[in-house]
Amino acid sequence: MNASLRVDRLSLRAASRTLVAELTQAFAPGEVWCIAGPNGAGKTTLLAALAGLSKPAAGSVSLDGIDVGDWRAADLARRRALMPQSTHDAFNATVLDIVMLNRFPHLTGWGWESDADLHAAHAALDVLGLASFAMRGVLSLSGGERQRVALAATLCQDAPLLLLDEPLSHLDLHHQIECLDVLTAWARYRSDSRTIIFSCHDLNLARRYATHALLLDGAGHAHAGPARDVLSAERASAAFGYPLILIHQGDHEALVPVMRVPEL
Ligand SMILES: Nc1ncnc2c1ncn2[C@@H]1O[C@H](COP(=O)(O)OP(=O)(O)OP(=O)(O)O)[C@@H](O)[C@H]1O
Repeated sequence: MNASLRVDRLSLRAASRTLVAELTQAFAPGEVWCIAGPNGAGKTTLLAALAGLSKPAAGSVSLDGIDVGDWRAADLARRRALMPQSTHDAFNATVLDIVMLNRFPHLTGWGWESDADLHAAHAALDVLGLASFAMRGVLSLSGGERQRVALAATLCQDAPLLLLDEPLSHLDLHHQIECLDVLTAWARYRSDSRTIIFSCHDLNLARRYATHALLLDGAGHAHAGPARDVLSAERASAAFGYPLILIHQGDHEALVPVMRVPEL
């Protein structure tokens, strides 16, 4: 059930810009990776390449030893789930139906959902505190509620590799923490360890919840390793082009931007 994802000498470009240059890295089961970096650094582009949705400029992405581009779509969908940065709802389907759509790779025979599919959908809604939303129309949800439904749908797909593009961007602090608690439990405490890779702009949440981080600087450089080493004040300051310091209180640490007095 575990998924083994690796990239070898991966290069990604956008027009004439190199976003990632010759990155080699393995992403192991049980690891929770945060992809961080400034706007336009290439986080979404990297997630799309890891998902097999776009072809890299050079190098390869392999899942379970097979190039992601060579997988049959239905097989790949059982091995990796992707939560895109935004969703567009054309119809007012119920929350339960939206979550059930992600069971598509598991349907057999005539394509009817089984009790197991329904159970998986309800379990995903339950774990994210969305049980009471099941019969609501998606168009009636707030932005944060819609994002949690998208996360429930991604979990419901029950793939051992989760790729999540800014899954917390519309959530308040309480729900950000709740979702990260659910995700880290999902990665580490099930008998089949899962790999989670998510992009995020909150470096402190990333330091607290991710086991590993991949910091893109927008110029092709990527630092990868244990989250607290990669998301250091020094490296984050360089990547984001603004001085940050790490402050400590008891067992807590936080990266904060240095106060700058505007020049008159
Ligand atoms: N078709 C294209 N032509 C030119 N540049 C492109 C094209 N597609 C994407 N880009 C550029 O590639 C860069 C990386 O985009 P990407 O969405 O991966 O960044 P990101 O790190 O996810 O950013 P954000 O934090 O703003 O979501 C951006 O500068 C974007 O403008």
